Amino acid sequence: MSLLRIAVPNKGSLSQSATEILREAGYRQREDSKQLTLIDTENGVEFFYLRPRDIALYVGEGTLDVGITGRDLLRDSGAKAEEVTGLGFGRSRFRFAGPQGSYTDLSQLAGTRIATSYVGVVRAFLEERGIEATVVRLDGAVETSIQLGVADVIADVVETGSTMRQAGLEVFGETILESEAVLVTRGGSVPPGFEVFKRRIEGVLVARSYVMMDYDIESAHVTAAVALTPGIEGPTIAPLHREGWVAVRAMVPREGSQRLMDDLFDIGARGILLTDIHACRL
Ligand SMILES: Nc1ncnc2c1ncn2[C@@H]1O[C@H](COP(=O)(O)OP(=O)(O)OP(=O)(O)O)[C@@H](O)[C@H]1O
Ligand SMILES: O=P(O)(O)OC[C@H]1O[C@H](OP(=O)(O)OP(=O)(O)O)[C@H](O)[C@@H]1O
Ligand SMILES: [Mg+2]
Repeated sequence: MSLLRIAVPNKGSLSQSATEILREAGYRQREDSKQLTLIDTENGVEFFYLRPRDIALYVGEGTLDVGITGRDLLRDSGAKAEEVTGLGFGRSRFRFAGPQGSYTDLSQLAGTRIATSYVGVVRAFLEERGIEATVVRLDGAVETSIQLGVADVIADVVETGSTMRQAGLEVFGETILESEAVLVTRGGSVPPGFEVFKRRIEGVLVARSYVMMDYDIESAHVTAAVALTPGIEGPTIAPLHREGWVAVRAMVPREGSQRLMDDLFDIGARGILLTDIHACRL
């Protein structure tokens, strides 16, 4: 049987979370950060630990079947890879920034020198807006380039914003791109084994964002309660030994679940329990 070939970031911001999600999905992962490949025969997959910036290229060329990379890196590469799903980690925004108090509007970009590590994204954005500017390609630490006189403004990844603040810069204009880690494939034909891989990853995403809610309630209030906890397919309702009462079980979004418990209590639910979901297939 041929193995599904999967590209995983070997370092940088996405590396640890990518390894974690794969472990949670039941795959073996490398223990040593110097290891370049790993075969998980039992699960029919082979992992290639590569620079996140190169991953879309390998997948777009069809050399590898699946990859985990950043949406911004995928866009920047111009590779033929396609986003299958967002993975909910490695979130960032791609923004223009300049010295505090100096730029307020994208129209001021005309004629400037813009330093960035994401030349593809920036050029495409400028072209779309019909803005003429010089793009200066840098490998990293882009924030320092203005102080050193190589650029007037920068376009870079912002997560907390603390690097920009420390460099005395502030963002301006609209967000160029909202990014997060994404699963990519070549698109078109689906490689054998991909559906199982995707279901496992989606199972982890659901297990992370949903919790299981159990409670008891008088039958008279069940309709109101079920409206609050509709579940995925529909909640499980089982009779209680106590006459006129039922037990309800439904998956609910983790976010807002405490508030939901308060609301259920208010309409008469008792014995309300929240439990983590370890894994699932929907
Ligand atoms: N704080 C952050 N800094 C950089 N990239 C981030 C951050 N948060 C999320 N990301 C995402 O990580 C990806 C960048 O991966 P990359 O490996 O270049 O990260 P890096 O932290 O810059 O690595 P390196 O250590 O090589 O500089 C992009 O998709 C980017 O949006
Ligand atoms: O908004 P923040 O939370 O401060 O994070 C954003 C910063 O982190 C990244 O740099 P990184 O540490 O990867 O260094 P690099 O510029 O050398 O890639 C990115 O390029 C920004 O500089
Ligand atoms: Mg970096």
